[in-house]
Amino acid sequence: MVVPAGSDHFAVFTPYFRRWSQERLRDPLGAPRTVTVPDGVGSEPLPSRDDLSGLSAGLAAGGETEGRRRLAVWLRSGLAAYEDRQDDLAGDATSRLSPHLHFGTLSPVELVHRARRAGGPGAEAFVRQLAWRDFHRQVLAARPAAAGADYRTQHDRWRSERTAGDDIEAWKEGRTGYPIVDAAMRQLRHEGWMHNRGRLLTASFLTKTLYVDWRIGARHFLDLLVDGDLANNQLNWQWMAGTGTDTRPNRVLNPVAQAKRYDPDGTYVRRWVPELAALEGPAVHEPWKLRGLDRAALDYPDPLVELSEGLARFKRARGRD
Ligand SMILES: Cc1cc2nc3c(=O)[nH]c(=O)nc-3n(C[C@H](O)[C@H](O)[C@H](O)COP(=O)(O)OP(=O)(O)OC[C@H]3O[C@@H](n4cnc5c(N)ncnc54)[C@H](O)[C@@H]3O)c2cc1C
Repeated sequence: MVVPAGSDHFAVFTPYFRRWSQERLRDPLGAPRTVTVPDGVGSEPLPSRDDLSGLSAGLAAGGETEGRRRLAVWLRSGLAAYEDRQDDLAGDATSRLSPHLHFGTLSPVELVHRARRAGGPGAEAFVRQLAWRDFHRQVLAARPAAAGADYRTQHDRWRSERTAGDDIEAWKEGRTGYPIVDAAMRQLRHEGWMHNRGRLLTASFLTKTLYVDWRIGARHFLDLLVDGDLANNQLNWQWMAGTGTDTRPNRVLNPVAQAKRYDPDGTYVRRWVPELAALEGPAVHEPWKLRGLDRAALDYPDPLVELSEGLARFKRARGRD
């Protein structure tokens, strides 16, 4: 573990990553021949996928064989373009290796070695993302309370289940009236996975536009994500809520601007929000601008809140107006 002078952990990613990059990386370890378990711990057969209930309908296959297959495809045909395409929501051009890293069916050490061997800007950007995973782990190891309490409090008096129950439900169901937010929330429900850009903008929407407690969003993600991981999930939520390690804690992502930038032709929204699939052009990101019969024909809600109202509420709460 890398530690800065005078503290037990790095609180900012960039200096952490600089030090992390200078460390010599050990070789991956082989699989152990045997695993010694404490006396009295029995062994149970693993259930097959068909024996499990409550799985997301579109959940990807798991296991080491599948992880290795996905890794091979990724190194061959995804990695080189990663730097340019990692935020392309519709292109789905990230590795999707997070469940394998979470369950240990792939080793992060091996991924770093193999990416570095491949080389190039895509590999560098990918290694940097893998370092975020370590960064959050070292923060949580040093501050275990950050799993449930603000890492750096902003003295928020968040809206809660009691005061914002309907808004929270609409967010979970993908019925906020903001198509890009709803698309991402529906992807989460269907696949048990969500694109990183979707995670960022849905978390910003819940905590900043709706001003709802980050723990409510983090809990929902942990309930549904196949890669749901205490360090990565809670600390990414805190990062976006502005109570974590972000050096710009009051940044707010505008869901319309994000949609136009990261889903410019609306393919991602049309894929996940069938009510909007027939809309042409930019209306897919702002259906409330449609008039008359066009609007009335859509079985799609009006926005829960005007963005300017949400922003004003957030700024007041943070004492910044
Ligand atoms: C609100 C929120 C919640 C999140 N919850 C989780 C979670 O529970 N589990 C989880 O693994 N990731 C979480 N992330 C981080 C990130 O979104 C996922 O790791 C990524 O989307 C997984 O897809 P991928 O494997 O295709 O990623 P790639 O883009 O291919 O990245 C490769 C790997 O790098 C790591 N990584 C990438 N981005 C991050 C990041 N921001 N923080 C930490 N590690 C990262 C992951 O292990 C990922 O598999 C969260 C992000 C946000 C904003």
